Amino acid sequence: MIKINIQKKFVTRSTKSIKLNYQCEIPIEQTSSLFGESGAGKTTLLKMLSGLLTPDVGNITVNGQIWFDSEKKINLPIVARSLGFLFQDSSLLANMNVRQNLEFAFRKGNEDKQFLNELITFAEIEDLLDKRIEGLSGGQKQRIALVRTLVQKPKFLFLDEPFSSLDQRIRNQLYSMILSLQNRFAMTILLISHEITEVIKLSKRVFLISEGQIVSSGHPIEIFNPKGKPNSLEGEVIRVDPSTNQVALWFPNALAIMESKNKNQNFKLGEMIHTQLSIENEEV
Ligand SMILES: Nc1ncnc2c1ncn2[C@@H]1O[C@H](COP(=O)(O)OP(=O)(O)OP(=O)(O)O)[C@@H](O)[C@H]1O
Repeated sequence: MIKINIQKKFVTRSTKSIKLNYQCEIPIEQTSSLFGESGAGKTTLLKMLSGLLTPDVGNITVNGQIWFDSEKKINLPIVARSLGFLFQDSSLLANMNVRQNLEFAFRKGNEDKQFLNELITFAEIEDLLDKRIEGLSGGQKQRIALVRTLVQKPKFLFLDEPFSSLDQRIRNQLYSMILSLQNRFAMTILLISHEITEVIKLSKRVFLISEGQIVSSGHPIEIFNPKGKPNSLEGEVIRVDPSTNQVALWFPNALAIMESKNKNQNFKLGEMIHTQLSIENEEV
């Protein structure tokens, strides 16, 4: 269990000071998501957990090990926290090919080539190994960046909107990869995402953040659809685009844009409709 009780204050010239205050317990060896509006404080929490940003006061304990404690003056360095990161734009080294990029991530004295080969097979990137970075698609780059992160065998994987610039087909491939990764290596994954379907597909628990605080947490279905049935969400139609067959649905805490499989279905604004959600597809 990751136990968090931390506070941070940002003082800026242009706005009044911003206070962030987080108390929560995040389960380990599963995927949890941080969800909330832009500026709610998701990235700041992830930064403080990773050691990139120091809280003003409080403590972070991970399975009984103190990562941060302002009173005891403990602040575990980033390298000692066994973390891997994946952001929206992976910064791969353009002057190297894919294999060189991956081997670059080896820690000195810990070059586990067998593990790397296992990851390469797992991510299905064998055909890309000799290719240069420039010619790769966004989805291929993200798969490589993910493998590069995993080479270091992190126990915790922090994903900050890693799929937001990718199209749905590539996203689905990466979702499957994350899910099997979670199963295979029992990692603790923390995902920041604005996409309700992504959060539901990938995480077992969601922490809803608003104005620098965790305002609720629970299973995604519980959070987004408190009265709903499992695998079913009820949302209000707030926009319909017949040209693309897309509908925008508003759930208790979030917005989702979905594609209707039924071209002849006439949605009415304000109508409440059910969506079925599963790993492979989402259907309206
Ligand atoms: N270094 C900083 N100095 C001053 N204010 C900051 C700093 N970092 C973050 N903030 C402020 O803290 C609040 C939370 O920011 P944060 O980046 O954590 O939000 P977020 O939920 O990740 O947003 P987004 O979804 O847009 O990335 C925002 O109001 C932001 O402007």
